[in-house]
Parts: sequence; C-alpha cells; structure tokens
Amino acid sequence: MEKNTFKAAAVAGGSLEETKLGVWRVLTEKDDQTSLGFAMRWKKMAAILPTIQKFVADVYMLGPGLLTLIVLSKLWSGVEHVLLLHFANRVLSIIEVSLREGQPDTAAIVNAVIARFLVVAISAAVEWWRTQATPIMQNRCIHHYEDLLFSSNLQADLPTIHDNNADISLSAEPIWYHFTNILDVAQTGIETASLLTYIFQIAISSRHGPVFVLLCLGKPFIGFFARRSLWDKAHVAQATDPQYLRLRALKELGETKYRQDIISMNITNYILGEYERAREELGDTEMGAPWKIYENQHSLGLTVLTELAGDLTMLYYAGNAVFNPEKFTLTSIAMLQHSESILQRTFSDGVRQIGELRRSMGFMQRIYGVTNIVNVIKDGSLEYPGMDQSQTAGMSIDLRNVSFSYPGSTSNAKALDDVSFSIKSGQLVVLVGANGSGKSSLVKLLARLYDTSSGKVLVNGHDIRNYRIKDIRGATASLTQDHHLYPLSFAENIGLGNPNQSSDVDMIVDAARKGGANNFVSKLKEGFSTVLDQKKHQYTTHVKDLDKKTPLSQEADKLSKTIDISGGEKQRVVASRTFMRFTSGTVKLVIADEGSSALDPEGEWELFKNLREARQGKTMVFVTHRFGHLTKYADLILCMKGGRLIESGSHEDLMKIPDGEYSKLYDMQAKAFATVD
Ligand SMILES: Nc1ncnc2c1ncn2[C@@H]1O[C@H](COP(=O)(O)OP(=O)(O)OP(=O)(O)O)[C@@H](O)[C@H]1O
Repeated sequence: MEKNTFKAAAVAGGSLEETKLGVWRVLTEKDDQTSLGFAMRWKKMAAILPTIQKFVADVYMLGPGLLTLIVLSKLWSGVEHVLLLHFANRVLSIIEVSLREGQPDTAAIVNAVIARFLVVAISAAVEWWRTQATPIMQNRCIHHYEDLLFSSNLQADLPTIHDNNADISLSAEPIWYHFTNILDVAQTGIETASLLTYIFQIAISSRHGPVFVLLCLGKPFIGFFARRSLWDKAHVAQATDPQYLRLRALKELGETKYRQDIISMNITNYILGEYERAREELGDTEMGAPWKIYENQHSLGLTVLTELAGDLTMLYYAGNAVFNPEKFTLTSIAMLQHSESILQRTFSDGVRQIGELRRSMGFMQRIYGVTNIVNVIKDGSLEYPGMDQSQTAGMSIDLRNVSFSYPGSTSNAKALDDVSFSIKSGQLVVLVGANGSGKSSLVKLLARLYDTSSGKVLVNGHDIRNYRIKDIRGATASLTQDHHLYPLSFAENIGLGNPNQSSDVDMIVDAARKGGANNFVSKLKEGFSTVLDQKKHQYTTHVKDLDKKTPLSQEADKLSKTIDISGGEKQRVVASRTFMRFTSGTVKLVIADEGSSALDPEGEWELFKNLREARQGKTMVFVTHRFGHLTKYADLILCMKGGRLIESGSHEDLMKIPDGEYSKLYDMQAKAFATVD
C-alpha cells in the first residue's frame, strides 16, 4: 500500500516537487506560475483571449449560419431552465390558490400549461436543430484543422521534427470538443446568472432574502475550493515503478512481431512466469491515469462537509417551519428546492468546465503554435543550378572543416568532426568506415537534411545554405535504408520519384525494371495497382462467430490478407523510385546509403550496374560496407572513423598506406572469401 500514498518531495535543487501517484512520478514546479491563485489564472486566460477570438472567428468562417444556430441554441439552453421553472411555478401557484379557495382559475392554469408546453416544444426543436448542425460543423472543423496540421507537419524539416517542443504530431480530432467547451462555459454562465436571479427573486418575494441564496451556494463553493485537478498545474508524469514497466514490457512481447522469436526460443513459460511475478509485486498499486488518482485523493472530512453543505437549505426550511411557518407556501418550498438543485448542478458543471476551459485554451495555443511553426533549416534565394552552373551534369561538393552534432543529441562525441574534402562534378565516390563512423550523417548534410554545426558545405562553389531548398532537393536523388514504402499502390510508390510523371505507366515499369522490382510486382494479382497496408481501414463484426465457410467469413478472410514483401523486395521498390527520380532531369547528385544492404549479391550487382549506367555525368556517392565490387569504379574513396575523415584517395593510394583503415577493412572482406588450407 505504501506505493499508493501521496508523497511530495523536493527535487532538482528544490525547484521541483515530486509526487508519487500509484505507479507514476509526477513533477511540478514549486512556484508554478500556472497554479498561482485566481488572479494569475484569469490574467493568463486574458492573455490568450486573442487566440480564442481567432479560433472562434476561424470556426465561424467554416459555417456562419450553422454556427449562429448552434450559438443561439446554447443561449436558449442557458435560459431554458429558468423559463421552465417560471411556468412550473405559475402552474403550481395557481393550483395551490385554487385548492385553498376551492375555485379553480381554469383560464390561468391553461395559459400557464400552454406556455410551459411551448417552452418544452421550443427546447426540443432547438435541440433537434443543434443535433443536425453539430456533426456538420464538427466535421468541417476537424477537417479544417487536420488539413492545417497535416500541411505544417509535411513541411517541417528533420531538425524541427526532432525538436521535442515542436508538437508536430498533434491531432485535430478533439478540436470540436475544445470549441464546445467555450460555448458550454458561456451557456453555463448564462444559466447560473439567470437561475441566481430567479432564485433571488422568489426568495425575496417569499420573504426569504439573500441568506437563503447564500445557503444555496454553500455546496458548490466548498466543492469549488475542495476540488483537486492535476490539469491546473504544468506537470510531467512518468511511469517509474519498475514492476509496472516490466509488466508493460513483458506484455509487449505478446505482439505478433515477437511471435517467431518466442516460439523458436521456447520462452513462453519464462515470460508468463515473469509476468505473474511482476503482477504480484505490483499488488494494489494504482495504474490508472495520474490525474484520476490525484483527483480521488480528497480527504474524508472535506467530502462529508461538502455533502452536508448541500443540506444547509434543508436546515433553513426546517428552522422556518418551526419558527416562521407563515413564511412558506408549499409551492415556494417546491420551487426553491427544485431551483436550488438545478443551480447546484449547473454551478458544479461550470466549475468543471472552467477547469476544462484551461485545457481547451492550451490546446488552441498548441494548434496555432504548430501552424505557425518555423523550420530550423532556412531557405536560400540562389537558384540551383544557376545560369553559370547549368552546363555541369553533376554537382561539385566541397566540405570545409565541417563538424556536426544531431540536434538534442545526448552524446558528447560529434557525429562529424572537422571533415574537409572535395568531390568534383561527375565523380563516383565511395564512403567507407565502421558502424557509427559518420557516413550517413555526412550524406544527410549533402542533401541538406541538416545544417552543419560548424564549417561549410559548398555546392558548385557556393554555400549550400544560400541555395533554394527546393532546387537542392530536386537536384538530389537518395536511396537509403531509411526510406520506406508508402501505404499507396506500387505504381505510386515508384512514380513519386518524379511526381510530375507519377501516372506514366511506361516510365514506372522501366524504373521498376532498373530497380529490380518489376519481376515480383508484376506477378502480384493486381500488379502495380496493388495497394500496400490497406488492412487498417477495414473491420469485421460478429464474423468470427460464423461458420468459416460462409461467404461473409470468406470475404472477411480476404480483407485480413496483407501484402507482405521481403526486406530485399522493399529495397528494390525504393531503388525503382530512385530510378524514376532520374526521369525528372534535374538530378545532379545521387546518394546511395546502404540502399542495397538487403539485396542478394546478384540484385546488388545489377543495381550498381544500372545506377552506373544511369549516371550520365551525375555525381554519385555510395555508402556501403560491401564495397569490393564498387571501389574499382571509384574516382575517390573516403574512409571515415569516429566522425573524422582519416583517409582519402583512390583504391590503389589507400591500399598503400601502412596499417591503413581502408586496407584493413578491404583485407578483412577479401580474407572472408579466401580458401582455408
Ligand atoms: N538521429 C540521430 N540522433 C543522434 N545521434 C545520431 C543520430 N543518427 C546517428 N547518430 C549518431 O551519430 C554518429 C554517426 O552515425 P552515422 O549514422 O552517421 O554512422 P554510420 O557511419 O552511417 O554508421 P552505420 O555504418 O552503422 O550506418 C553515431 O555515433 C550515431 O550514434
């Protein structure tokens, strides 16, 4: 049980406060600006009013008529309760008087009942209109913000995406919920004000005065101050309980991707045993959401006090019944009680909604923050290739004292350390070196996926940062093991190498032939039109209960089939995309970074041959560990170690260096094929 207790302790030099909530460790700032009392909260809320205004204006533009309807319906809901109460009050009062005097005022009763029916009918109609308008507005709203986020996301460069604060993966799905929070707060505000006015008016007219109104507010007020919400503070929650983490990790081993390992290593019983042990160790430690655990931690005394406060008015009625019985009519008691319970509920709703409103405001700020995101990599203005450079078919590259560390890297070592070399236009360069020596980092700088930390990359004599990014990207074709297949058809997967010709079937088939994908793709039932990864858009219900042979279960069976292709086949499609890219006519630099690592020897040989044939003066940079059959074509070999360029030259030059790194790597590969005596 000890693990469940709430403990606050100072950490990080006393500026942070750590709280243990079940399996969670929650960190908050000690003098958290976000939780500094009312004044500060309202000040903060006021500061983001312009964002709310913009948000409301943007949503309004998506459907002025529909939104007006929704807002009016909310306003109506704000006064609906008071109108209903008022007419109910009138009906009851007339009935009471009639009963007392034995003379029913039929006309007055009918009028009051009709008026109340009218309000109920209008409310139902308003509600109906709102349920019709809301899904349309919700859809438009989600689409609008999804489109904005998608476009910002797609335009973000790698360093921006890796910046933890960039929030790039935000989803617009909850946007409508956050928008309606604003309307709900407005509705609840109007409702509370109108209810208070109404209660005040009945209380005064029945000679009870403001004391009664204050008693009505007792419970909501205590509830408001006793309320605990983790959302009121900026916080970081981390699951730190080792048994919980182990339980989650072991559970993850149940995923299909681990199945082959688990079967072949026969470790099912081990995992189950460990799982059980972790579960036992965890005992009753709470694993739910930290905010829920936090919320539930109110004291018994306060809970009882809040509930008792709800009964203060009952005391008032009882006291008056004894000492001032003439003060009440049955109708006034019924109405006061009814209005009071509605008021308490509305007030509690309002308190919860104000808490939610803060989250909603935060969400809006995040949405607009993402749409205003500024890329780390700045665009240049120089055209590439410029008028003076268009004659050269390949890109010339100079690296001058380039050092590079990945943004946010936790390593002390640089990925590249003071690297300088020159590549002439049209040269074929092979980049070699052990794992982690900096080869991939280097080619990423050539494609300007990142900027150097210091030093310069010159392209045709100019700093790469001065060129227009779209020109540099258009001039580069890269084939790396990091490239993926897209959840689109094979034709599009290849065609996107040159988006302008992405529907040219002949070009696509030719590129697939050169990349080595044509053979296996054309054997598929739907050939190049086969779409990858469609399974996630389908689902079945109750089909598993049916006999396996029914047409519906057979159809469902077909749905669950996915296109599974091998690692080598995937690389062939990615390579075909690169060949398609050549058809754009703008490519001047080809980068192949281990893009053939999964290919069979024949496939790799074919790929390199086809790439060399497609070269036509383009500069080519190959990164590979299996460089034996490439180095004889290389104009330049660059050998990296620990982020530094340690050797460069031709194969012959490098082989002559005594104890050289390149000759060592080369000999190791050669020896692997030598016959053992
Ligand atoms: N995205 C990244 N963020 C932080 N560090 C990275 C990142 N990618 C690579 N590194 C680090 O940069 C260094 C150089 O890595 P790089 O991928 O360039 O080596 P490599 O020579 O291509 O290795 P390999 O032969 O294994 O592909 C390594 O220490 C690596 O851990």
